[in-house]
Amino acid sequence: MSAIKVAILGFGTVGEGVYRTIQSHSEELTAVLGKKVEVAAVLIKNKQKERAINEDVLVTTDFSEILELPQLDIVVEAIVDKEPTFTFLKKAIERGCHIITANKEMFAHHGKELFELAEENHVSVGFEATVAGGIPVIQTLRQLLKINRVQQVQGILNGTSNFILTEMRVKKQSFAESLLSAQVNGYAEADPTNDVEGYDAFYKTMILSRIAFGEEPNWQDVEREGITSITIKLIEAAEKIGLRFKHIASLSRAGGQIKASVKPVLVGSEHPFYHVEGVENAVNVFSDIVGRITLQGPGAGMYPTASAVIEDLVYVCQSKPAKSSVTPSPTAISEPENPQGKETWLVYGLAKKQLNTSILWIEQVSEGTFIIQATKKDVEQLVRQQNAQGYYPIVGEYDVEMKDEVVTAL
Ligand SMILES: NC(=O)C1=CN([C@@H]2O[C@H](COP(=O)(O)OP(=O)(O)OC[C@H]3O[C@@H](n4cnc5c(N)ncnc54)[C@H](OP(=O)(O)O)[C@@H]3O)[C@@H](O)[C@H]2O)C=CC1
Ligand SMILES: N[C@@H](CC=O)C(=O)O
Repeated sequence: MSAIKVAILGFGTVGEGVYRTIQSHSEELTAVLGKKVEVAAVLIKNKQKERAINEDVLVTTDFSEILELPQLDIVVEAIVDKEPTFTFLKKAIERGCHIITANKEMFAHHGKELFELAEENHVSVGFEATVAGGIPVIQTLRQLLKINRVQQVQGILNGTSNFILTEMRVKKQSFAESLLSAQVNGYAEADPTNDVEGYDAFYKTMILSRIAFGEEPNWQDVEREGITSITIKLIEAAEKIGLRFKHIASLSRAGGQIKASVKPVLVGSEHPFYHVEGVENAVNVFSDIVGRITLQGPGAGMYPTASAVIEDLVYVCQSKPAKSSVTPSPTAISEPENPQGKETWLVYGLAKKQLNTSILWIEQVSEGTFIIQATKKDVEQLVRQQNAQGYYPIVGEYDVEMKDEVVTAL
């Protein structure tokens, strides 16, 4: 019985997690695949680092040595950046290997080309680990898409941001301290700007869009904002009125156009993401037959991500090479438009309440912080006119009775 030979590119949080899981779950893998899975090679950058890797594994900084191995079936990529990873994976496909990647930045940019090349070379592409860590959202959407028409996808897609927001609220820790904990835990990207400025969630959203709708919005049109403007003071003001900050990615198709945004919003306790805390991610999919489904689980870290990669390993071995990158999505039903376009907002750093017929002043949360109902255009104008600090949308129902109590208490 010949073995399935795997090369792992990168031996950081994810690469090492995959290596360890292949050893720890060797029996299960053999039982499912009918063959033993063996790590033949590991690609690293720094030869000086100590690594717990068996002596019979080729450890190299030269990718061409991996390509020259006599047998190589699967290449798992867990490196950072678009290059040299894209080039490595193209070469691996041309060598006849299935590929699996955890690298969302590279995959958001080059996934389509990799799929096309994989199709030409009759191999498969696994990318479950690129979105929402250990949650099997890609496979779930692929299954759902067979008949259901997906209308909307919303998610907390960055474990680091959700972890930081939770730590700041629960432990009253500063942003910097909370980010450091995320880095120590192996959640953050090598450059955490990607996490806290919303780029990581943006890449994941574009990958999800391809799966859910078969296409992506124009990247320039996507509103992208991170969590760096959220202070402990704001978190506490929101908490007083029963709201929590969540960094939410939204995707929907309306009038044949895909709309997407990745930004911090405020949610109340009735919202499915209110209790998604720490490094957890969640993805909420609304489809025409099944209705609303929420998947929740660990969004980053060594073993959750290794779990996604290992499940992909089984998937690429068992699946017939895909005919196309993603299943073309059946036509999605358009989202009903909000007729007045009014939304609820928390605006902070305002000098005064301003009489304006188009803005509904709901309540004052604390000095300079108000809840209002207005169109996006009106709230932007208000913030500009008063040189206010900023504003966040509040999604879901806002409980008026509870608010009245809060107003009286203030
Ligand atoms: N951490 C997480 O929870 C998750 C991460 N991901 C993604 O997985 C990928 C890896 O992340 P993570 O493990 O956290 O990152 P780390 O920074 O922990 O590890 C990166 C690894 O890549 C190696 N490496 C970097 N550049 C090169 C290169 N040019 N050639 C060869 N090896 C290289 C490093 O080598 P060396 O050890 O020698 O420095 C290191 O082993 C990223 O794309 C990330 O976005 C996806 C889901 C979750
Ligand atoms: N840095 C990412 C890792 C997983 O994708 C995150 O925090 O979500």
